[in-house]
Amino acid sequence: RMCDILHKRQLKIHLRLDPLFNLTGVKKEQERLLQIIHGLTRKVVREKKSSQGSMLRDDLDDNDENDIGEKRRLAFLDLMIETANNGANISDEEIKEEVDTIMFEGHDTTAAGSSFVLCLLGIHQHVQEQVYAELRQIFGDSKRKATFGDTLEMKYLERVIFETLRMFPPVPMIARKINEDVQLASKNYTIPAGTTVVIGTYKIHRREDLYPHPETFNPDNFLGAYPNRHYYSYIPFSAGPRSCVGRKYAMLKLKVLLSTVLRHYRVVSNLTEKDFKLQADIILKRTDGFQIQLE
Ligand code: HEM
Repeated sequence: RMCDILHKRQLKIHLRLDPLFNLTGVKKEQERLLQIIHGLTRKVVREKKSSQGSMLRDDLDDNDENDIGEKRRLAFLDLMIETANNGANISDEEIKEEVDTIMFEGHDTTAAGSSFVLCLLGIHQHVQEQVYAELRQIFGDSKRKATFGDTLEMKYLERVIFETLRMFPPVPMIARKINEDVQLASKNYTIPAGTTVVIGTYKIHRREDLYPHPETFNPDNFLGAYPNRHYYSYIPFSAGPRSCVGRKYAMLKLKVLLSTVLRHYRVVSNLTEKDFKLQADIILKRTDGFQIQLE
């Protein structure tokens, strides 16, 4: 609901202006929602702080693995609290802000991504059958939980996820404010400092010169090495030094989550592909009107 408010403020001019926004009921609702959100992150930090000591670096055994086979490391929040305790200049509020970021980035995006995969598999039954066949091959009749090793074998499911994030990227666009003049490598053009540049992920992912039949859901777009495609033609997690820190974790989480659902249930949909695309596109198509040349 907080996201709805943010989106409303982008679309409705009178809500953009703080003095007007502050007079509305939406602002009151925002305050109430933020209390819930920040209350939760404060609680996470508080609980972590009070349980610290039981999970510090020295206690971690190098050979200790968690249930998906990853080596246990000091978690991000533990690390920040430990750093603060060791005299670094990080305030509680700054730690909370980092936790806000991770919690928001980590859950909204994967929730959207996994929902889009399930919707598409509901529509494309033949694709779902192939996913199911792959999962049968990996798990047979076993009811055991997915391991990290299993996720490495989910090659077809991985392609389905990639293709879903291509057509329906949960983060459909990103933006950067340019701090200094940028001379484009490919063209005699300088973007002046102070400009906000919008990268239209959704738009790039639907370019016909990059993806033949871009409006068609086709997991085989990610078959093989696809060497002819531009390096930045697929950017659901952005790219470069400020790209998604949760990328690997997100793919792991999506595979574990989706394989668990799809091993046990067949997903059906009474939407046609056209209906679904219409609905999802309305949400994601905010980049329309922006054009960006791939450099
Ligand atoms: C399908 C799932 C996900 C997608 C599509 C996604 C996408 C993105 C994108 C496009 C960005 C760049 C945003 C920008 O530059 O404005 C980003 C940044 C980020 N993501 Fe993700 N993300 C996903 C999952 C996750 C998860 C699971 C976590 C954490 C557990 C996470 C944590 C972050 C953080 C902390 C940043 C900011 C990095 C920085 O500014 O240096 N994301 N993500």
